[in-house]
Amino acid sequence: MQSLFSAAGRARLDSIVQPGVLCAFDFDGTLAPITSEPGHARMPPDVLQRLLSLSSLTPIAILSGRSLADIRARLGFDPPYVVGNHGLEGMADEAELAAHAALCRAWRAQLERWLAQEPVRGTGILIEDKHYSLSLHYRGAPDHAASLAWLTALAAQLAPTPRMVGGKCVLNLLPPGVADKGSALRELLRRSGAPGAIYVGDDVTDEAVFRLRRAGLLSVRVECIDGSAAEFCIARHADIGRLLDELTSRLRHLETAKAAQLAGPGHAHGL
Ligand SMILES: O=P(O)(O)OC[C@H]1O[C@H](O[C@H]2O[C@H](CO)[C@@H](O)[C@H](O)[C@H]2O)[C@H](O)[C@@H](O)[C@@H]1O
Repeated sequence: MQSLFSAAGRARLDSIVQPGVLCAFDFDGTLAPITSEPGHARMPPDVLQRLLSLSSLTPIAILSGRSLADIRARLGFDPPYVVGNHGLEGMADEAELAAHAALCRAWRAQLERWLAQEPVRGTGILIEDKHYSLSLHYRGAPDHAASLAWLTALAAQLAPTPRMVGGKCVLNLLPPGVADKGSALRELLRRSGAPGAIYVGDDVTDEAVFRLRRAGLLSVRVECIDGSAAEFCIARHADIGRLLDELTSRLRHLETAKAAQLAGPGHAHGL
């Protein structure tokens, strides 16, 4: 997996960045650094400033695993496209969402009963209820591997069996057969009519976008690892500011070039 800041990565950026390109981002671990408590995640002020600059030039989309209400409250601005619950919320219709909400309520009640029966094993485990999916966090548990194995075994006993997707010290439980971030990004491309897109993410659920692999989509993973389907990577979350600057400067350059072209040769010579 090559760095986005390599010669090949820059060439790919040059080819994908056109007026109207959709710039899509995951939130936790991408725009905001990972924190020990899910409720403490914040976008650093300099990242927000850069995102605002970019949003004045091209449409922005946020595709988060968080609920829509939660992610909107954390953004500090109102981009044209925000999708929550790993590609589900903001895409599915009301009737579908109501069925998912009922399912998640039942799953949560059952899981709470099981966790209450084993308080020692349940130490440090947090159920994040996102209405249409659940996240079982074990970052605070003493033995991460044992907690993941136990939670996976519990979730496998739920009916109907959830779609389970791993992540950073988290096991996400989704209603079976629902959309993922990949299908959400395809739909956003259709809705926006954008000529292409860049997507930046850092986690397992982002692989659904990375796997799309199409000429008009540049995918970038935060943290370079083996086994990811992303085309390019940036080494660490702290590099997100540099990535945003690369996008903004290319779009500004295109705008300036277009303005000069519209003004014509006479303008360039002061005539
Ligand atoms: O798709 P994202 O926007 O990246 O959301 C993925 C999950 O992010 C949150 O959990 C993760 O970040 C927390 C804060 O840094 C961290 O404490 C946790 O261990 C991570 O798994 C969020 O709480 C989940 O709902 C999202 O699905």
